[in-house]
Amino acid sequence: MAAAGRLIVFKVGSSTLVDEAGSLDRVFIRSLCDQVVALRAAGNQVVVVSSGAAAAGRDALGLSSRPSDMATLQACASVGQTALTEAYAEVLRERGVLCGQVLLTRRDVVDRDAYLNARNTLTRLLELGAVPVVNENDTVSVAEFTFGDNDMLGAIVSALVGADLYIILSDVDGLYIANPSVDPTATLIPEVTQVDRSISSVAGDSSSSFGTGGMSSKVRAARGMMAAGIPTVICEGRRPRVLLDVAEGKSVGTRFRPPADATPEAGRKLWIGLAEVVHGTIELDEGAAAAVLGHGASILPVGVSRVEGTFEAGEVVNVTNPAGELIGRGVVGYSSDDMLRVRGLKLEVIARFLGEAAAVPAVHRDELLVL
Ligand SMILES: Nc1ncnc2c1ncn2[C@@H]1O[C@H](COP(=O)(O)OP(=O)(O)O)[C@@H](O)[C@H]1O
Ligand SMILES: N[C@@H](CCC(=O)OP(=O)(O)O)C(=O)O
Repeated sequence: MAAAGRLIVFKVGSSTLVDEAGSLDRVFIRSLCDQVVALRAAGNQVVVVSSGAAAAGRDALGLSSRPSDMATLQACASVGQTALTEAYAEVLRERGVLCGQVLLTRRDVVDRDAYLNARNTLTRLLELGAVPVVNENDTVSVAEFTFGDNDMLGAIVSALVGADLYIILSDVDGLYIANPSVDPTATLIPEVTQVDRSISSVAGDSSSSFGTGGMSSKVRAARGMMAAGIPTVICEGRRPRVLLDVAEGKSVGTRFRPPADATPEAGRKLWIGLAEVVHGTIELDEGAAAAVLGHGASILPVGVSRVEGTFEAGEVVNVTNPAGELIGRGVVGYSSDDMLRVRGLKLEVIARFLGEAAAVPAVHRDELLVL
């Protein structure tokens, strides 16, 4: 029996949802819905994040390859989204369960009020007993406001609703030490407790004409989830009973296990880290990077060694160590121009030039998500 009383978000990718002919695989969708119903019967709440709109529309419109222009891709997603939601709705309806379509763009989560509004809607849908079926609103998303891939959308939704578990269903049974489509001898990594460079570097792009993000976007999403204290599993979607087995804690796919003492980050920090429209980068020296990673200290201008991009105070920037590796993301206290002036300086010195009120941390610890 699946452990009860949990909130489970799962994401299913395009390459898993279509059959060999490239059509929506309704038999597979039926099996997913049966598992959703079983999880709910055991007392869990479930949110579905489903890709597949563009793939389904491409099939319906008779296009043999993935369109390369935005307008055709968006037209495919428009035609496909109705078929996709209806495929879930029909099966769930037969089983006495309502589903609610939720289409989000990044614009709907980068703004704090919009983020909270999306959270309220999803929470209310769950309270009312419906299953939210979420996808990106592809027909209106424009380049700078796309999630890019649904792995991150699923992570944001997991953070929004405060999920206990995030499951990423793919066409491969987890993260391998190398892309198994390229290297058939590669072996599966069953568990990850820290997403460091050795893990990120093995995850490559998609080899399918339907998938977009590949394994690298799944690992990025899992890294965000680790920081949020939400366990994440990447696994083969077509394995029978896969959602039930993962929910029961069976050894399936690759499980990203946050450290036992991980405290779920406050909502605002998660928003900073995951909603991520990032405007630039600040690179830290060894000492500042160690202080951030060791005890989540605020970043002071004295520890900033390099500044990249153009940003205003209050925008989100990436934080990297001297090797250029991403270690966090946070709301910056200075514009990029001012940051270039104050980097390397102590707060007392900055106060002398700019005044006491302007001498602030480069990123305050309350507005920093350590990744
Ligand atoms: N290290 C890796 N382990 C597993 N799969 C990998 C790895 N690197 C790249 N991949 C590729 O990522 C694909 C899964 O991503 P993708 O095609 O985007 O699927 P989805 O549609 O489920 O999002 C795999 O089928 C494989 O080709
Ligand atoms: N929103 C798009 C899917 C984007 C996406 O991330 O696809 P995938 O890599 O298959 O999960 C669609 O529904 O076609």
